[in-house]
Amino acid sequence: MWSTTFRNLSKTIFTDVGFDATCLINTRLTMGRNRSRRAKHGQHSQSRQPSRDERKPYKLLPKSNKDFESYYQMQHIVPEGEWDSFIDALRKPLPATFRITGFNNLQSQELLKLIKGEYFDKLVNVEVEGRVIDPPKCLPWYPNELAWQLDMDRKFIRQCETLKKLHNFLVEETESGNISRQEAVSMIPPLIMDVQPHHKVLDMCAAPGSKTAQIIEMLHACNSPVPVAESFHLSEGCVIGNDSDNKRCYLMTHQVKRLESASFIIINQDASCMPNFKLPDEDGQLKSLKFDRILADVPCSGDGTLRKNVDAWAKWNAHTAMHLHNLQSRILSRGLEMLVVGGRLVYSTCSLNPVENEAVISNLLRKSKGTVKLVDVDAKLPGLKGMPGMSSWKIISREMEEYTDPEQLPASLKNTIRPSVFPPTDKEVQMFDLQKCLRILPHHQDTGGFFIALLEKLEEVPWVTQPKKTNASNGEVDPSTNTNQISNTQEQSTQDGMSTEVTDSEKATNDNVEMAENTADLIPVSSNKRKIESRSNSPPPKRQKRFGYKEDPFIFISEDDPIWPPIRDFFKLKNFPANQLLVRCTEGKKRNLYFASPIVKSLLTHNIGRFKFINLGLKILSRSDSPNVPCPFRTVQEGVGVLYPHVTDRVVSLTMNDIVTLLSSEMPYLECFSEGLRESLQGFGQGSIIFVYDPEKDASLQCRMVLCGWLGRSSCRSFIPLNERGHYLRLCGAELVTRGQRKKAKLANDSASVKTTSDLDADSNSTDMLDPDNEPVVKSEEGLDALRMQIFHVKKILNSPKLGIL
Ligand SMILES: C[S@@+](CC[C@H](N)C(=O)[O-])C[C@H]1O[C@@H](n2cnc3c(N)ncnc32)[C@H](O)[C@@H]1O
Repeated sequence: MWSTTFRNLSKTIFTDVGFDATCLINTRLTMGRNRSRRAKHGQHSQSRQPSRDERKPYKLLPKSNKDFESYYQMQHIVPEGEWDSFIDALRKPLPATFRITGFNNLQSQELLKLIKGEYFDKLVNVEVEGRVIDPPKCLPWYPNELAWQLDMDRKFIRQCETLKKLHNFLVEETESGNISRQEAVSMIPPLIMDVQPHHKVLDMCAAPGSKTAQIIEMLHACNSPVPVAESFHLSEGCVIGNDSDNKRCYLMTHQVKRLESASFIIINQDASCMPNFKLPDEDGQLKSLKFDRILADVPCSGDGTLRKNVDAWAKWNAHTAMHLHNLQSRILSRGLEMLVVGGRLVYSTCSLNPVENEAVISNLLRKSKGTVKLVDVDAKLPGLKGMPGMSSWKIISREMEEYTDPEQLPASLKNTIRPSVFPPTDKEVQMFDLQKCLRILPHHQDTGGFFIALLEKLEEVPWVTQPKKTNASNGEVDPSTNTNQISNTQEQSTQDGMSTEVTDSEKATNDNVEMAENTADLIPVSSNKRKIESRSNSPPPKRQKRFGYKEDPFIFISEDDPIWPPIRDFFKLKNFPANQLLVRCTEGKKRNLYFASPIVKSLLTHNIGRFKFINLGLKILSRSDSPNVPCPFRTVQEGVGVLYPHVTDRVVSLTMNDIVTLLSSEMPYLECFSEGLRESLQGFGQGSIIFVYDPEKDASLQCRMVLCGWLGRSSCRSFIPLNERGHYLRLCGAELVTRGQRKKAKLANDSASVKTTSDLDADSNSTDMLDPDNEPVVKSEEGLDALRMQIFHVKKILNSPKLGIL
């Protein structure tokens, strides 16, 4: 089920090369719905589907809205003389942007070298239909040349061989998680957060997780050759990604899986009333956790994304922002409560509207009474063009009427247009420094529109430390400290003297059944039963209807669990913290073992009843029962970075040619490998094995690679997902070609197949990479000897009914 969801998501992500694609997707979805409606009403049509050429042209959606234009002209969001460029840019398709993931690690540098040398350099002065294609542009404000912008119109991709090759390459590398298709502006918030490896970071509205992924990369950022640096799985830093939408939480699970982090947790809460995480202090007293960094990338009207969400033009109105302002303020308010003094919070939206941007910030600055200040965003990213935040704006209703004072509002609008949306007074303008926020307009550097504010907490915020002020004369709440305006809260003192605010919904959350269900996951089954039995005399707790999937439990194993000694002895593991291993089942054979960093374990253990945990832990071992192997588990690629530093046995070095041999088919015979590798393998019995490419021994590549495999009686195999194999092979100068691609290229099943590489390129189709039926073969300019053996081997597999093909 998840793979279907993910595939659908990735299809959406990867097909939106520009406006045309997005438009077509929307129209196609509608057509799909109409088809299923017809089917429901029995209107089955026997007529065949029209062919591609017979289809009527898609109706283009309008890219204008009178109210939108009047509203933003009244707001003066665009400097004098730039309106036409602004609106023209908004109507143009958004160029594709991507970043190489992994942040500063050597593998990213290798991939960058490959992209530039193999693809970008070949796109200089390329002409299609008389137009010179814009060469890829490096985003100047993104560190280490790791983010790029491309004008890849579909039409051009079809007609230009180099672009087609680049497109396929990008799709494949995105599938393997080594590059991330992400809007340029969406890359900004994590960059200005300055995340350090020891930081505890909260992403309040995280799904689908592109920014969360960036934050995790930063937490683990180093120049280490392995994706997760060797000591980081024990570090105190962690990232918590939260979203109130249960389904979107699962999208995030897939988005960040590739990052191989044991320091990441996904939770499913309403961010505006999220409970505090509890952690024990040195004396074992439970204290509320305060975060070093928080990202509040809040839900917004999204009119900065009109370039890719074309249908939003028609739906735009001034009212939406008014509604969202309150939720955004509540989320920001809660974020500031959860931030440590000295910590930083980034507030961002993809909205152009000051009501969702500066008005939210100004409202919180007013409320925080000097305990929070804005930090200049512009100075953080040299090369990024933008405008300072606005200090004044207009309050305009859906009917396009302007109000300058809350008192002027008719009764019908008083509930929608809150006093907090109005601009600051002259005195407040001086204090707030709203110009330190950053607005990015589409025409500045051919992006979407975006807003970012960076806040620093100087002291605890007053609504946490002080009782609510009321106006004694009339019993009204002072607007400057009116928490009700922001969230419907009750003040309540706690033992630790930290956050004293408990929102209505937090109370509801804490009181409801989640406690019973989640706690059940952590406690041994027997004591769990006792608890449930002892409750049976009292009336059943009121159950709140819960949506979403019921998660499997998270159960940590103990070091004396019988599952552990065979694993420890097989790999001769040294100093491995086995008490950080967890399983996700209570009964039957344990299929997978996951690893959680100490802080993640502690967060789970002390908060299991307070939060809905969706995912945590990195899979590091998977069951692989074999009568000839004393250890019933094998390593898995996504977690090998954590295990590898502790393994003192069953690790062998291999050369680049060996990698090509290992990854290009399912079970290469031992004689296909180099003599050195064959010798190293000789001492080992069958079972899981770790292959290491060490650039100090073979200098062909700069980065180390740690690969999971299995040693059989006369062959070896890798345990690496197909798309990742493609990535490693490309780094080695080889390329994975699937059976689907071979079929399309009409190649015979003989050795000639791997030599006609240009034919293969021409017909390569990215979706084949997802087809589990695809049998990979390899094409390579280098290592001809290895290649010949490979061809021999591929033939051999094909002829052998026993071995089968992936
Ligand atoms: C702008 S999107 C976040 C995009 C995300 N940061 C990223 O870069 O991929 C806003 C998210 O907020 C979530 N959301 C809406 N209301 C929320 C709430 N009250 N608490 C937490 N998340 C909420 C939505 O489900 C949506 O996923």
